[in-house]
Amino acid sequence: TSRFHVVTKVYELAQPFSFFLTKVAGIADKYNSTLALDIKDILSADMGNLVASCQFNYMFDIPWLVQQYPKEFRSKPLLIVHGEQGPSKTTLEAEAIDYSNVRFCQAKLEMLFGTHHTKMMLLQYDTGMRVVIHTSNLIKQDWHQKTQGIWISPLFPKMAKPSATEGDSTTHFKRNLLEYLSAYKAYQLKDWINNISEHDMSTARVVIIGSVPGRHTGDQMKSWGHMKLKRVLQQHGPSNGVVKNWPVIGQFSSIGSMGANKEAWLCGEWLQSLSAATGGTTLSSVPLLKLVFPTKDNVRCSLEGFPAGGSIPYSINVAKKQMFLHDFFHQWRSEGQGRSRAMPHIKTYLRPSPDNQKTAWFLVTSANLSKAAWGALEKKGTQLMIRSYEIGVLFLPKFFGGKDLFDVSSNFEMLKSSTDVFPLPFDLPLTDYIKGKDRPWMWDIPYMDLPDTNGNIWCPG
Ligand SMILES: CNc1ccc(C(=O)O)c(C(=O)O)c1
Repeated sequence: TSRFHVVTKVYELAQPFSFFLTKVAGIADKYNSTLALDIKDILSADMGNLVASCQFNYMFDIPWLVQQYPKEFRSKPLLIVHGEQGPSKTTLEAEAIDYSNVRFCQAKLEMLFGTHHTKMMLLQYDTGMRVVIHTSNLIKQDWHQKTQGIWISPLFPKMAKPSATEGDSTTHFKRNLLEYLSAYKAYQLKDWINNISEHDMSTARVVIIGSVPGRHTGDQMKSWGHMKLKRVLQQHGPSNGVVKNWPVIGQFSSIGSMGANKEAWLCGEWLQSLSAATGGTTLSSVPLLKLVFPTKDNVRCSLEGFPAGGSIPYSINVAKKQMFLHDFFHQWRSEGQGRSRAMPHIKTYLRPSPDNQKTAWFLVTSANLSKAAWGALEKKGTQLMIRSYEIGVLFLPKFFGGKDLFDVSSNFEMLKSSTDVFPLPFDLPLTDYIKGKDRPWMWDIPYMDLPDTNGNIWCPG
């Protein structure tokens, strides 16, 4: 087999999950080894001989992005899928004026406050294609000193006969990807939709959890956002008897308005979906919810210093309306992965065992803790209103060897030597906020009492 088959084999042998963190500049090399990738590794010729690619994202630096491809691939057709409108769309398109191979697709954002948050790469090679679902913007700083997540698909071979229904996996990966792309109703995606239908994606073992803007009713209500996750957990998740006393952990880098109290959405519909299980859930027990969100000092002492907080857009105006939320918060700590000072831009959700040795499932996604991303039920629960485009992949033990649970660890020594321990991006048990001292990071207030890693203070606005 040619070299990239070998390389792919190595990646897949490194771990069956194909879940990686991004490389971080300034930490010991051992933490940037087999389980970490840079964008240049993803786009490398070792992964395949690129013919064309499609980049879905929120923020783009087009000249920087083109430079991340090997030079022999920099003039291959590149489709950029974004959510910019008006002047900012013109500015983005102007950035590509020198690149005749770059085309644009503007995702419709008809819901107020919606964003095109999805971060995905479609990579077409001469021998097949890969799908990459991740959490980094396509700008240098997102790949420099942050904690970000990446899922890379196996190489999906081309089928003899194109088919939208054949060549799917037990997790309906191909069908869900086609549904997601079709929801854009964008003619610029037609060729990629056809391309995908020509590939055999039966080796995909993750479940796609996507969000698309709209007011979704009927069957569509359970195709997106937290209602999709709920349905998948009810069908393929852990049994309620096993997990009913297990916490749900949410970890994210931005937060929307949660309403007046925890029952309004967070511990009502959202937690009900994330705590779904097979065999129904005992409504009485509302599961424990634990949230991971950096403190002001986590940001101040990070590798980037206060500027890391520029990518953690929690506003004081939102925070002051939901002080109840902060009781759920825990610090960002990732000693095992050497990333305690690499601020999180990754977003992950999981259902860990009380002894922190197992998880019933793991989701890495673009979705922050917001109703815009996950959806909010309306009209007595008959419709799900979603504002933004999001996409993530759910790892379920059932599809990784028919197990009931994943062993988990964030300890890179443990992860390096085992093949089927799920690599957690942060440490368990979680670390509490220090009472009376720690505050959640907020990006739009000044911090002038203590200097950051670079000796600077923070004076936004
Ligand atoms: C309003 N725009 C954004 C808010 C939050 C984030 C995040 O991921 O935390 C992003 C992004 O980086 O895509 C954009």
